[in-house]
Amino acid sequence: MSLRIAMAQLNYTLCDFAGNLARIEAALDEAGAADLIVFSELCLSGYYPQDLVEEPDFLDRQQQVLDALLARSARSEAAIVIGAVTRNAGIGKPLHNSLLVLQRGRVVLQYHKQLLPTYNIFDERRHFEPGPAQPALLDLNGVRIGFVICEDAWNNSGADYAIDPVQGVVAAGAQLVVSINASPSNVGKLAQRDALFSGIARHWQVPLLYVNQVGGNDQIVFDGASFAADPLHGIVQRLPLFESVVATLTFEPDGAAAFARNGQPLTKAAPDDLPDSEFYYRQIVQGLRDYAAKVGFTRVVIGSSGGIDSALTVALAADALGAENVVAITMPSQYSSAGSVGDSVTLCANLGVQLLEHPIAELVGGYRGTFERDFGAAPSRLTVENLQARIRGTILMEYSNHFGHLLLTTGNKSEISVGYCTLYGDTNGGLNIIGDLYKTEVFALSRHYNARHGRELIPLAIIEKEPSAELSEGQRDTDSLPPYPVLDEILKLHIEGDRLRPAEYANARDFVAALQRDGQGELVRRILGLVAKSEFKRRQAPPIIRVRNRAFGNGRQMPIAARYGSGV
Ligand SMILES: Nc1ncnc2c1ncn2[C@@H]1O[C@H](COP(=O)(O)OP(=O)(O)OC[C@H]2O[C@@H]([n+]3cccc(C(=O)O)c3)[C@H](O)[C@@H]2O)[C@@H](O)[C@H]1O
Ligand SMILES: Nc1ncnc2c1ncn2[C@@H]1O[C@H](COP(=O)(O)OP(=O)(O)OP(=O)(O)O)[C@@H](O)[C@H]1O
Ligand SMILES: NC(=O)CC[C@H](N)C(=O)O
Repeated sequence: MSLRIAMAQLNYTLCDFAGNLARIEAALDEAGAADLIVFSELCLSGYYPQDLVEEPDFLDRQQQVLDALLARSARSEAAIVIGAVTRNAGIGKPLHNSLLVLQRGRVVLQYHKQLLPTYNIFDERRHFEPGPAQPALLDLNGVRIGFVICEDAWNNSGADYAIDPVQGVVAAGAQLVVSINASPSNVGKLAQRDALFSGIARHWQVPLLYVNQVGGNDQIVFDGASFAADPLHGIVQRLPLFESVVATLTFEPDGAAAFARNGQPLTKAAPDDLPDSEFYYRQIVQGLRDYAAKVGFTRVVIGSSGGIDSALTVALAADALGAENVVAITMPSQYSSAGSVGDSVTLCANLGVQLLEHPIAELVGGYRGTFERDFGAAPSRLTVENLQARIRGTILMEYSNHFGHLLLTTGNKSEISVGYCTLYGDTNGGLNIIGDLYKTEVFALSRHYNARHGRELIPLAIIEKEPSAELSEGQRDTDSLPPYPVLDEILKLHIEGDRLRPAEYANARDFVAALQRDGQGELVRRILGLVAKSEFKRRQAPPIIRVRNRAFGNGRQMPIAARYGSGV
């Protein structure tokens, strides 16, 4: 007795029903003679369709895909597992997040997700009604399979639910648990999933299959990383990270091992140990590539200051889209250092990126004169600083408009946290690819970028220069902010809190406690005050590719017109 299984880890475009159907059909072709073919959560629409599920024709359009798949399933014996939105006939929200098994032209099993995540970036309770606590089971080739959907298996992982759907299917005799997922990646998530699901397999003494999706949808990115686990070895088979793939294996309940591949029993698989910087690299490249492709951009434009934020943004964009699809613009002013243009020239030459020059000194002088005339006095220093950032922002938007390029904004998480950026100036843009990296991580990723390419593509002169906005004479970031290693620890503790990985959390907590013991409580309070006061800027900022558990955007929803003490 055995089951031939295909796991389909695919990259879906939200609500591109025809495109998603084509992807699924190609995977079915590839799966060949499998008995069970498993796709991921909400694969017909992609995850997460948000309020598009409320559109009057959403279900009809999804039904057309379902009908096509049912017709196809009539031509084979295989059981096809998909995720779809279904109508709730009972009370409560009008829809369910469901798993369907299609076989011989019919829906032979319909199961509604019981545990709906409604925290951080997830808001499923906004649209869906949880399903009843009934186990979803299918007997196939003499094997009893139990099904769950993503969060259903995350009981006791921080969210304590009153029910445990995995326990439900195990108690009903499941010999194999199949979980379909839409599990976005962030740093630390791979290890978290490994520990959780190896633990489930061991605790319930049941083998399981975990099928995730891959690719970027707006802010979130899925790393795929689907796997098979057994009670004895933990994870025994891993699908590649950040790749669309169809993988086949065999489930053998009475075999030497629960799973086999190409006739070989599967035992413990090596962990996917990605250093943090490599994870950031791959997540950001995937996120930008998919954002551009799915929205319909080929090329991007970036203001290149000769500083590290824009340098890293240019470099990552070149890898994601091809150097020929990146346009950098240097816009020197009277305050720009000699390195500002020179370092941009070296950077772009190294990467093969086109660099244009559009000086701003004359424009700043012209504007300044008219304001001086109208104000009856010279504009304040801050006004002139921001004027430069806004002139640059306008120039970049003009290039974006005229050539149809996507403008990438270059703020990092440290600056965005404290509002160290000019609204309608350097915050201009359609997407921010480094906005979930603290400045210290921007440095680390820049060094890693060079190491991974085996060449100093990002010039060391850029990596080693002292950060400066260069908006006035001799300006340094440390004039207004503490050094980044200090700032970042305070910010991590305040913004991410215990969502940090344990070691990072302990480090930040001890660091901030030591600052306070050293009489620097006032500094901590000032930083937290800046974070609170700059919420209005973040509300207007472009979407950020999420790499950490708690990114700005959906994952951190804060009011603006509030008064809440720092609590420090
Ligand atoms: N709660 C609120 N809701 C809505 N609007 C609010 C507001 N609070 C202030 N505002 C408005 O916001 C505006 C002030 O914000 P904004 O114009 O951005 O200006 P502001 O935040 O005052 O200044 C920008 C700061 O960022 C620094 N900077 C700029 C550019 C690049 C970099 C860098 O290194 O990357 C650093 C610059 O040196 C300066 O310290 C005003 O119009 C004010 O009325
Ligand atoms: N001289 C310039 N030429 C082109 N773009 C610039 C210039 N100065 C600033 N910018 C744009 O504005 C953004 C903010 O730059 P700024 O130098 O003020 O701060 P930063 O956060 O230190 O960024 P960076 O590390 O890229 O310099 C830059 O990343 C860049 O996109
Ligand atoms: N789609 C879901 O239910 C996702 C929630 C789950 N805890 C995860 O991130 O993997």
